[in-house]
Amino acid sequence: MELIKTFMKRQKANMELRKAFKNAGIFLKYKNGDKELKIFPRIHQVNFDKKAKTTFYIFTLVNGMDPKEVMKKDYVFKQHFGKNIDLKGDSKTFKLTIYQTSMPKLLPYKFNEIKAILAPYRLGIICGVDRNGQYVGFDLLKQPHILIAGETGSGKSTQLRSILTTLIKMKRPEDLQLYLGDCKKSEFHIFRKVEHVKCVLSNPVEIRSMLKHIKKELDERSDLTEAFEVSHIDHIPAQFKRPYIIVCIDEFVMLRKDETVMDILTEIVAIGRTLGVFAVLSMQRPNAQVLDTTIRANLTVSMGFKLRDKIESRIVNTPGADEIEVDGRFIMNNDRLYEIQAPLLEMEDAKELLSPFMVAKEAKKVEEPADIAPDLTEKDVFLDVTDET
Ligand SMILES: Nc1ncnc2c1ncn2[C@@H]1O[C@H](COP(=O)(O)OP(=O)(O)OP(=O)(O)O)[C@@H](O)[C@H]1O
Repeated sequence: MELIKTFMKRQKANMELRKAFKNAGIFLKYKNGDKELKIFPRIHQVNFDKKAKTTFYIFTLVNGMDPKEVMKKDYVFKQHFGKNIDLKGDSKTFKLTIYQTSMPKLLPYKFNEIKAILAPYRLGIICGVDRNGQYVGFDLLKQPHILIAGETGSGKSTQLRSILTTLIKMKRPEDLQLYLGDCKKSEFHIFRKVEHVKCVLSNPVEIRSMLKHIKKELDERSDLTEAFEVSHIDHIPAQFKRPYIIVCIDEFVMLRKDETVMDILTEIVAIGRTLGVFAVLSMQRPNAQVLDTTIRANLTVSMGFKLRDKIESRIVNTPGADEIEVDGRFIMNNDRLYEIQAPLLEMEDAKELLSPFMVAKEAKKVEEPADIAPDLTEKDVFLDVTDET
């Protein structure tokens, strides 16, 4: 009985795909007497993965069919099978995966669930839930440095808020220090009094001083690893132990004209991993000139929230981010591509979660170097930048 049911299901799925081929015009015609017949791609496999809640097809094109046409017509597959599909292929063989669970449009932030997911990691970063309804997280020690991009209102700040709140709740202040640069002066104030947070700065001159301090720290850590002949800062003797450092800068393009800042950021992403120093950078308008190739190559994880167009999606390495329609939805690239719904952690809820970590702090005074840079606006920053095509 079960066999017959599966057979019927497979037949139905075959017919569905043929219908999609027909509507997409993916077939060859030939005449047999008076009759005009259609030849469709050959469907080799239809599999149902109950656990992953997916159906996938393997099909091959017959000679004479243009593979580019198949990729171009992926919208027809979406019309047939819903938006949650994935089509991959080469010159002849294609795999079409259909995800049956649609992702939640809203994923409330639940610390206890997230904690369990991140427990195996030394520096766990929460991302959200994928198309299969599974949480996705990763270890910043293994995949260092993150780029978060997305147009205004797409969910970047919310994602930063949940990543930082989670880190604070999972790590002790002696194991993790956070240095926060808030060029838009809008978001990070809720972290100001948290024990792990060394500073929250929005003035470009202060951010530069902070990065110079980090540069000194990088040099000292390099000396330590060299002196103890170890390949990672975690392996130096306990009495010299250094905490992990995360430098997080919201809208870092505002600082792009400051060479010192950009040089230090480049150094952090180039050598920070083994020294336990990491960068999380966010930006609204990805631009190839701002994301100089060295920085881009070393940001091993990209999160592309809703982006303006395909060019921006390409710069961030998150294809499809320009098609996103849901708040808090993003494409993540960390060697693999995922579509993910980020948890929604509202500001007030974050404050409550952070309250046990609040300590009295003196307002931080950062010594200003003699060359005081004026506050930059986004307009100033982009004046000389042209979009990459
Ligand atoms: N993960 C999420 N799930 C559901 N809704 C979200 C999520 N993240 C953000 N939103 C909604 O989108 C709004 C804007 O989010 P957020 O402030 O994070 O965007 P942003 O990209 O940082 O914008 P800006 O660059 O202007 O600061 C939020 O107020 C919330 O209503």
